Amino acid sequence: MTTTPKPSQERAIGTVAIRWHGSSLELLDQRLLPGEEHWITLEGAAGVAQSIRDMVVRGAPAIGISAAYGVALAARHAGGGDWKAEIKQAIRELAASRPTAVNLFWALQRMERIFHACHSLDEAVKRLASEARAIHEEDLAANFAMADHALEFIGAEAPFSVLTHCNTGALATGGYGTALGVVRRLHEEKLLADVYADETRPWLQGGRLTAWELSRDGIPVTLNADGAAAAIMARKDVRWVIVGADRITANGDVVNKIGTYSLAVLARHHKVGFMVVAPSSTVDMATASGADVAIEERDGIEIREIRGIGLAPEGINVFNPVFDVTPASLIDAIVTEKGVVHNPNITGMQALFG
Ligand SMILES: CSC[C@H]1O[C@H](OP(=O)(O)O)[C@H](O)[C@@H]1O
Repeated sequence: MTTTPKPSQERAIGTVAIRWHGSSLELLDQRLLPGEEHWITLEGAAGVAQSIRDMVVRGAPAIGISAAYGVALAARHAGGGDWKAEIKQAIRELAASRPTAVNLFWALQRMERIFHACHSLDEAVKRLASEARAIHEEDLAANFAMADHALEFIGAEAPFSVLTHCNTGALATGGYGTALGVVRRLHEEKLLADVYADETRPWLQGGRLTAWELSRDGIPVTLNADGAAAAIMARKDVRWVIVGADRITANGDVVNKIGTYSLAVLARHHKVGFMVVAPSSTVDMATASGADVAIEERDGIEIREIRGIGLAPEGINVFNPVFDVTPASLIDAIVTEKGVVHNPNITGMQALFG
């Protein structure tokens, strides 16, 4: 599958968050955005696993791409003794970094298949680096293809507004975006009136990352509190809610950032379209439904504090799930690089993903 990047894609292409240098990997520390653009240089899988766990790099596709490079680094810096054991340990460490985004496990399985076919350390260094780059480049190409499929599906002839949640742009992918890739193409085709970006508590991926990405690219964006989404759908010309995904199960259920499920309920109530945009590396046909997916829960301090400033009584009990499950019945379209599943259900998912 080859797609020719459009002008906006040329500009947006790029290693916005992930830079591979052969014997090191640079990650933009997304925890410090928008105030500071600081790059972390890593030379081993353990550092990549920690960066994923600490959300230096986040976003399902970006997590998979970074983990793939982490395996390549393990080979590149293997001691030469029991190099196979070192690479197996690296894969285990990376697999334990975060539990929900299936892209992580999909990427590691691809790397493991290459690893098991290698008969020498030299061969492993070369082939694992090549496979990691291929995973990165394929994700970027998938971003472009998804944007094209989405625009064809939406079929708009005049500008309209969208609402999005979390960050699904170049920072979360191979360098262009899933839901934000659609936003970029709409803007390029002069079909975008405004983007309402949920700030997306508690990590504020919307306020800190999406607003940063879109304003940096000259794309209209209006930041809103998560709680304002209903009023926006009631009062503004929002035609579509467009979000990403961390895992899409065989029946079309979508696991995504906490707050996505409530957006889907609101969208259905307000007769606003609800679109999920994700590469096929996010589709998990081996898992029957969203009820079967491990939902990451993170430390309550992320709710109680922001950068050390208390927002709630110290030690207050917190429920901090990072994702929720949106049932397929509330989704109008799942857009992947392989095509669109309209009104998703198990039959539609099997037709496209087998
Ligand atoms: C294209 S990114 C997909 C997905 O990943 C984000 O989660 P996180 O920031 O916790 O890694 C968010 O759920 C996005 O929708």
